[in-house]
Amino acid sequence: MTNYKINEFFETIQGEGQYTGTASIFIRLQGCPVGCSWCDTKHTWEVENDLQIPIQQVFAKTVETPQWASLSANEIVEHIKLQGYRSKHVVITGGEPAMYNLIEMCDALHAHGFSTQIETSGTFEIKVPAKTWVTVSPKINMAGGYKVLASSMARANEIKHPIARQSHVEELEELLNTAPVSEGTLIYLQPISQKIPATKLAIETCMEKNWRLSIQVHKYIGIA
Ligand SMILES: C[S@@+](CC[C@H](N)C(=O)[O-])C[C@H]1O[C@@H](n2cnc3c(N)ncnc32)[C@H](O)[C@@H]1O
Ligand SMILES: Nc1nc2[nH]cc(C(=O)O)c2c(=O)[nH]1
Ligand code: SF4
Ligand SMILES: [Mg+2]
Repeated sequence: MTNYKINEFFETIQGEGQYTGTASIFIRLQGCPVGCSWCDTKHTWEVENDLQIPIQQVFAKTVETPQWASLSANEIVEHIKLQGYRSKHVVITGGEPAMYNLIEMCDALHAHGFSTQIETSGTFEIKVPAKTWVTVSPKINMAGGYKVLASSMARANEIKHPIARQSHVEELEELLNTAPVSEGTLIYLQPISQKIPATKLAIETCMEKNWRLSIQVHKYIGIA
């Protein structure tokens, strides 16, 4: 049985990528070694054993903390019911969720009528059922030294690449040449941290290449 270390568990509107606008339950798993300098969830990076808390305290969080609770797949489903969430779509993020085998969690959610999606950097082998929507946000030359796997690029239903500079666009193009995506995979550019030059670059590049724009809608409207 897999135990999942959960940093956050909440219901909101998916603010990124193809599912933008979809009412969703978010499960944010603890742990990520990739080390993106601009990461907006740095509190999830380290897994410290003495920071384990009961799941009720995860639901009660009002600020971001590195504390986490451990739940099995069946307990995750139970807690979704107990919370009275009404969303039918579950987004598994982190941290880096692909560090975990996600098959049990996704199977349990599917068995209870939920659709699933993962947000991943693609640096670990992706272990999810065939019907899970996979968002790969490739990270190139980050501090942790991890590389995007060709198998992650091939599995992706959408690529969502964070950019701030022209060199980030070129890095994505090079990656797409060496590690191709499957037919029909959507390509999104996401401006890093809502910066105006990054947003302008993303808009212009999407128009030029027929790619899609993903802005972090939740940050503009002030929701989680
Ligand atoms: C926090 S990450 C967690 C999941 C996984 N580790 C990953 O990187 O995909 C979720 C999404 O937020 C994006 N992201 C993180 N920090 C960001 C920032 N400052 N600006 C724009 N996107 C950001 C990531 O690229 C990824 O698409
Ligand atoms: N509303 C909302 N949408 C999101 N899409 C991806 C997120 C993430 O942190 O993975 C995220 C998030 O943190 N909040
Ligand atoms: S891979 Fe994701 S969680 Fe990890 S540092 Fe980068 S953006 Fe943050
Ligand atoms: Mg986020």
